[in-house]
Amino acid sequence: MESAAVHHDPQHLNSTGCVIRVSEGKGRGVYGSAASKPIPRDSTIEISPVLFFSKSEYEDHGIIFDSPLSVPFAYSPLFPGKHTVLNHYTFVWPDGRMALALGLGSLFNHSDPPNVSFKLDTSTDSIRYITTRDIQTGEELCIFYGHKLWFTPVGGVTEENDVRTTYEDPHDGWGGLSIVEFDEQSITSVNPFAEGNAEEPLVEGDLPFMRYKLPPEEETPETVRTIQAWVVDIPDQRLITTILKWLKQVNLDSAELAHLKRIRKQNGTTTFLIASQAAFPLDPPRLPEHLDLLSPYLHIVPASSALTPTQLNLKTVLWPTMFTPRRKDEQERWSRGKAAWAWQAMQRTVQAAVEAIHNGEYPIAAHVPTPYEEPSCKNNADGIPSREAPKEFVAHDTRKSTQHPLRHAVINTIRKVADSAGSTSSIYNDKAESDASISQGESDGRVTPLQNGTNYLLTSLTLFTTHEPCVMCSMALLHSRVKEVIYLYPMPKTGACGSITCLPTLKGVNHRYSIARWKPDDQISSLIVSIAKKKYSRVTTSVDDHGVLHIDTKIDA
Ligand SMILES: C[S@@+](CC[C@H](N)C(=O)[O-])C[C@H]1O[C@@H](n2cnc3c(N)ncnc32)[C@H](O)[C@@H]1O
Repeated sequence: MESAAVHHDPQHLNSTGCVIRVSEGKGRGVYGSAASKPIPRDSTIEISPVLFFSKSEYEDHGIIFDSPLSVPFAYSPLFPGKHTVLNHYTFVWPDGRMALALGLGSLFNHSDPPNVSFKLDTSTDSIRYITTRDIQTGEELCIFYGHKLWFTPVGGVTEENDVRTTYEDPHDGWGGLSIVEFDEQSITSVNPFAEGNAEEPLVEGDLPFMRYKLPPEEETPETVRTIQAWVVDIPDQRLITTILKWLKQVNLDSAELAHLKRIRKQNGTTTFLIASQAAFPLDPPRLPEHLDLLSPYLHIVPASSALTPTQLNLKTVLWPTMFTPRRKDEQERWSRGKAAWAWQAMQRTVQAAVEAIHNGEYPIAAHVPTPYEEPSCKNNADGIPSREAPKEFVAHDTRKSTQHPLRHAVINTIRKVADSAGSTSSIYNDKAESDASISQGESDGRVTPLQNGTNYLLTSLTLFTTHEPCVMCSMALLHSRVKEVIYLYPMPKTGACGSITCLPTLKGVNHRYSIARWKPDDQISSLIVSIAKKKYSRVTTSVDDHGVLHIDTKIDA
């Protein structure tokens, strides 16, 4: 007969068969079910929605919020609860709020090394738990809380498994980040560009990065970059004013096509430029029915204005283009708001590199955020966002776990973009895990237009990465038509964005992208304790009067 004092394990219904068990010294924990099959690596075993606490709520009732010990991106419980034990359970969300994981999320115990990684998903306000290796039946599932524990872990940490020891080899060949220690004390999530007028233009020296000065662009037909846009042929010239008015009304008069003229007259046909395909990926915007126009169709147009008379001639063949001559070395203007966006994106990239450490991978990550939109372009007259925000993508290096030498962070990120682009098409919907080449719509002759407006994956997008991309990654970025690459650490021996070579400036390549290096003294760099300088002493860098970074690629043997 069962006695009333017998204690049963707490119950929970989890679709992947995980159960809660109580173990001595640790309390409750999450375990793979002893009754069901082993769980393979890379399985999502739990998605926990989170409950948020604002800064003030937490200050009043939780911990001392701005304790130097609080850790963004990971478990926060480095400070004993001021009023409650909540702090042993909460995560610090990237925007600074504290998040309590519901479901099984709060019950994963700590292990070093862990067999489960977790990802904070800001788009769904949830935390996703994924196995990092095969899990045997009945095995405990643990995450990694960080290096500063507030309790003595059962089992302890063996010297061999101690991440701190593992990453202290300065000759790892990964540019310093793999000897990175996640230094909780120096972490701050204050975005230095968050305050002030978002539209204020910043001078070069105030930007959080230094731009690589590319030599003047050769003007060849190949350097005319193009995008696709919806156009419609107009049967009657008198309709032009009506259509122009309608474009303004429905907010299609966007800055994105501002470098192009609205109307093209060719061979007796008047054609009207309506919208970019980036804004309307699959179908054109619906035209006013009473005008009885023909169906719009996609047309290739220049991606930017003409900077020289030669470019003007080349571009106007495609579509009448604006002529905006500028000094050869003039760089794109950045606003405070855009710098804040970049700061956040680089912070997210570093976060992914730290996640990589926790997953036992090289701490290298890349991130393609949703492009920045100036506040004035964001909403239409009714305050409604002008278009659906594109997705953002982040991935870290997975060479170790996959034992695949090509799984670099940049390649993994581009692959995610490709998979996403592929899955937006009904043709490929049932192939979520499709190969990147299929996602580009090139595998069997069926061309699937991508959401960013062309059949290229990164047109008009910025890629942030912790490490300067290698030749392979730089080439992949070039093929994807990325707009710019911003990296944190130069890679003097392998980097192809200014170190051993600068791929987008090579003769014969048909696309250029801008390159910038994050300033080493910026707060984000100080998120990471690095001995990078020692390694890079043979690369000479200088900053000119315009704040532009020059990298001397002649490295001593
Ligand atoms: C997020 S909770 C995990 C669930 C917890 N075991 C429970 O029963 O509520 C964190 C707490 O679990 C305990 N814990 C987690 N990992 C542990 C480990 N490896 N050894 C001992 N205690 C552990 C510590 O008391 C810690 O404060």
